[in-house]
Amino acid sequence: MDYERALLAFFVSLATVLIVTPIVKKFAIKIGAVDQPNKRKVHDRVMPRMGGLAIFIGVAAGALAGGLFLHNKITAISVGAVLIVILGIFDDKYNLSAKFKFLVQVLVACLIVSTGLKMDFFSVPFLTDRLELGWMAYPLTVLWIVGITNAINLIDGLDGLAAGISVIGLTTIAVMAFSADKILILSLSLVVIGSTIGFLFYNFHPAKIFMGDTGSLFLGYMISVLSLLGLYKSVTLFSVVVPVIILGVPIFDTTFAIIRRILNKQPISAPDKSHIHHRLMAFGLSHRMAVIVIYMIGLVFSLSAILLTSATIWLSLIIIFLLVMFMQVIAEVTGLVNEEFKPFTKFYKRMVKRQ
Ligand SMILES: CC(=O)N[C@H]1[C@@H](OP(=O)(O)OP(=O)(O)OC/C=C(/C)CC/C=C(/C)CC/C=C(/C)CC/C=C(/C)CC/C=C(/C)CC/C=C(/C)CC/C=C(/C)CC/C=C(/C)CC/C=C(\C)CC/C=C(\C)CCC=C(C)C)O[C@H](CO)[C@@H](O)[C@@H]1O
Ligand SMILES: O=c1ccn([C@@H]2O[C@H](COP(=O)(O)O)[C@@H](O)[C@H]2O)c(=O)[nH]1
Ligand SMILES: [Mg+2]
Ligand SMILES: [Mn+2]
Repeated sequence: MDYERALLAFFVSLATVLIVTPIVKKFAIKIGAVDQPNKRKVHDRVMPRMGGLAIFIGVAAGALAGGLFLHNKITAISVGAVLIVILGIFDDKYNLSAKFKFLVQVLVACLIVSTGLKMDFFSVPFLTDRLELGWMAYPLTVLWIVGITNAINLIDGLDGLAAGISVIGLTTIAVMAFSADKILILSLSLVVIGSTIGFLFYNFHPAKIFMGDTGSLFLGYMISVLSLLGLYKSVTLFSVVVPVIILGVPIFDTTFAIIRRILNKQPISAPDKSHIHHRLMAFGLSHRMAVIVIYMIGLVFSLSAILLTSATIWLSLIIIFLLVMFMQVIAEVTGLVNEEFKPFTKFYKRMVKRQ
């Protein structure tokens, strides 16, 4: 495998999606995999979903062109991907329960972990370069795969949002793989990036098709697995934090969704219209502007993650502190949890009053 072949794989997946998406769209309409508008939804007319099937076909075509199936690591990843895509297709057609989706995701994650693909150690600044996880590696890796798979699904709420955020995160992984000369991770990332960019041609506002849970679960799963293949093992300083920062926007939104539901006494799996994208629109941004603002936040996170890989410990701590403050301010300004949950604003006002 070489760089030319990786580039070829990228273009094959891009071209495949461009060709296949209109066919998938007709198929989705034919089998009734459509999204009806309602009070919680952002769209106002019946939309085909299941666009993720086109993304998956593009990835499969690119992987074939890149000779990626020759790698034994890819076999288990492919089986997991097929299961996740089938789960998504059924959800887009029949709206499965959150419990059932969660169970299948955990089983797929267990399958991946059982093949040996897991995080083995963390580096903890000031303490040790290598904290062996032992048996804890298994539940932590399952948590990571299921968490990221869902986090990308939760952010899939505006045209082009989940696809764009995934492209930004995957490009960061690709840049890191390129600098570490990890050609398998680079090729696989490029294939998923190519397919997702191709899909964006149909999904950017005003969308002609949604990726549905077929797409968001598949992309979340692929990103979680790609980060396991490389990031946890190659980044020495803050090995845990770098992948978390790359996926900062979806992790942030999922974390705040969980806090919001707990504080509002709702089940954690209860869908709502209060995610970061919904709140930015309620704040007055247009559909397209809300997406672009979240892309920008995603870029800030990605650039920070790249900076972290070569920064000193103190600079890294400052970057992480600033990112957390930045997200907390966004959460409070947009009322992401609720109107009362504004500790930072309250503290600031108290300080100003004192002076
Ligand atoms: C239900 C819902 O919301 N629906 C949406 C959706 O609708 P849709 O129709 O598509 O979906 P359905 O409703 O049909 O289906 C829903 C299906 C479900 C199964 C429901 C699932 C519900 C959830 C809320 C998912 C919860 C799943 C989890 C497993 C929890 C995971 C939690 C996460 C936050 C994500 C994973 C991230 C991790 C950090 C995991 C970490 C694990 C590790 C192994 C890493 C290493 C371990 C450590 C000890 C690390 C320590 C170091 C760190 C720095 C990490 C610490 C960080 C954190 C813990 C996070 C803290 C982060 C911040 C404070 C943020 C800022 C900071 C930075 C990132 C720097 O979509 C619709 C459309 O949108 C919508 O309407 C509907 O509501
Ligand atoms: O490209 C998109 C994707 C989603 N939406 C809105 O979000 C919901 C949730 O989508 P699911 O497919 O159920 O995960 C969808 O009903 C749309 O209202 C969007 O507008 N554009
Ligand atoms: Mg979804
Ligand atoms: Mn759903």
